[in-house]
Amino acid sequence: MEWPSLPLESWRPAQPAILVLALLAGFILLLWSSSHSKGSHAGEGTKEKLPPGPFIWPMVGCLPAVGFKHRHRTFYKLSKKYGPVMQVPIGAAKLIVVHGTAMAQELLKTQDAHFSSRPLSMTGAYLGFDHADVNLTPFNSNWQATRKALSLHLLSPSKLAFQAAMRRYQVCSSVSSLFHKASIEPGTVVNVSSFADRLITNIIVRMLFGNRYRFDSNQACSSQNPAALTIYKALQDFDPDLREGIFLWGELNLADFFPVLAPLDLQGLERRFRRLRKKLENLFELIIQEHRNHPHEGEEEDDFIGMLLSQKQLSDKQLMGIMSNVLIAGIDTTARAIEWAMAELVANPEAIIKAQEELDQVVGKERLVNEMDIEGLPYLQAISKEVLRLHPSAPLDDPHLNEKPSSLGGYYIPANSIILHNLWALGQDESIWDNPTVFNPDRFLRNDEYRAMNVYGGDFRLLPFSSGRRRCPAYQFATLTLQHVVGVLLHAFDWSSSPKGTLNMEESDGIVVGLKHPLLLSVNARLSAMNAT
Ligand code: HEM
Repeated sequence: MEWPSLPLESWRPAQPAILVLALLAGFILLLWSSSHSKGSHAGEGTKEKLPPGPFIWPMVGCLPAVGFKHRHRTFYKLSKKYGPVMQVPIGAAKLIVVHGTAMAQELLKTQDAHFSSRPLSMTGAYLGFDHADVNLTPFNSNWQATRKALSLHLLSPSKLAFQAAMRRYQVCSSVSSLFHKASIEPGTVVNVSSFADRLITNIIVRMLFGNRYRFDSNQACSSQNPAALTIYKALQDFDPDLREGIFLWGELNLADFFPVLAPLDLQGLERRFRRLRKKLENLFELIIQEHRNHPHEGEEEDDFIGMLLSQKQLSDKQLMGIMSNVLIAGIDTTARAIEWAMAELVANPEAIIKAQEELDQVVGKERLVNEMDIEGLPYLQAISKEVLRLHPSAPLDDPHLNEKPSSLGGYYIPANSIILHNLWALGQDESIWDNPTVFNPDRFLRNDEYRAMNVYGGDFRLLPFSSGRRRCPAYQFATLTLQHVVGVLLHAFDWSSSPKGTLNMEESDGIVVGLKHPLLLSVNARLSAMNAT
């Protein structure tokens, strides 16, 4: 069965008669699809076996076994019974779940060319601007163009070096205000989750638009035309839309799995998608128009969107798709990694002591650690690897899709199957990691082999950014920012769990997994305020 194609028009409510017919047709198709997903399959002339998996119920498929919550953990448990390649069809969607180093290598290296597409989805239709973005778009010329623009003009090593001063400024401003709080009231309670959200939002907004729309509340907007001021204010108030985008992106949307139910909008998600898309579209249109009306307002070199507009190679929809990806996916993934790092460190105070000793020895107490110091700080690097091993921000990767019939691990994989790769399960593998559930940065320093491991996609034992054609294009930016921010927070402050609440490590739900509840920690200054900025 084909994964439904979702142009926006197809999401309009249907007439009742059409609905009844559609329900009937869907019922027959789903029964057909369930009966076809069992047993073996004649693939390209040879009789090959489909992967094993839990019982496939009529209509709903494996939904009862998979459920709605913490799917990376459920899949991991199921894989103990069914092995590294499982089929878990849900409704009309042919879901295949893979895990383990060998399968990661086969999926993302040996067979990367066959599995590099993406399924069409309601998220891609609305938040990917009709699949004109990078993340939610199938493998096609649109993806090649948007991915190239992002990798070359926003996230390349030379762009990262160019943006270093801006990142430093943003990190130091946030530290200053924390210092202010901590010096007025030692032991004050800080919401680390929203601290990370605000800081990463500020950095990413600057990466997209440079100084064009200044974001800090104590600074004037650099551009004095009225549209720029409107955009400046809209970006300041962006957080609720960002939260809504993150929620909608991560929610298991029944309409994607049961297309016949889509017109009913049973979860009320489509209404929310439609509302958010309108808001994002209004904001992004205003940004594009303001750039067109005032082409020489900003400095092109640090205004990514301005630069893409001047090149005239991407459509407005592609630009909107890129802005949507970077703002929604980029902020949450990075902020959640910082949040996990601080939670694990406070839960393991001996790691804080070791990191602070290293910082004091290598950097001293006269100035604050910066990005250039990181190379000489192996323990800080080990902390970031350990955080991404235990808590990869997107534990089930983004869904991959094969457009043609293929095979994985010796099993037949029908065309248009959706492949979920359990990145989180790699970090749980006892054959690679001693006591895998324990937070222990020292594991990365115990010998040369582990010291040399990196998270950039070349080592299939540790893949928080995945690997292959679809690997996260921001892997360098995200690791550098994680190390920089955590280094600064540990160097400048002492941290402990808030006396107002115990440390709750419960995971949130969604495609990006952070802490379920905001992380509240007590903070005391370590360096003198003058040396800390
Ligand atoms: C700790 C932070 C981050 C982690 C752990 C992370 C992880 C990932 C993962 C696992 C994927 C899916 C790869 C695949 O499908 O195989 C991905 C894709 C992507 N990420 Fe990230 N990411 C992070 C930060 C960011 C940031 C900051 C940005 C933007 C500035 C970003 C932009 C993207 C984009 C555009 C894609 C889609 C790539 C494609 O489909 O070609 N990510 N990321």
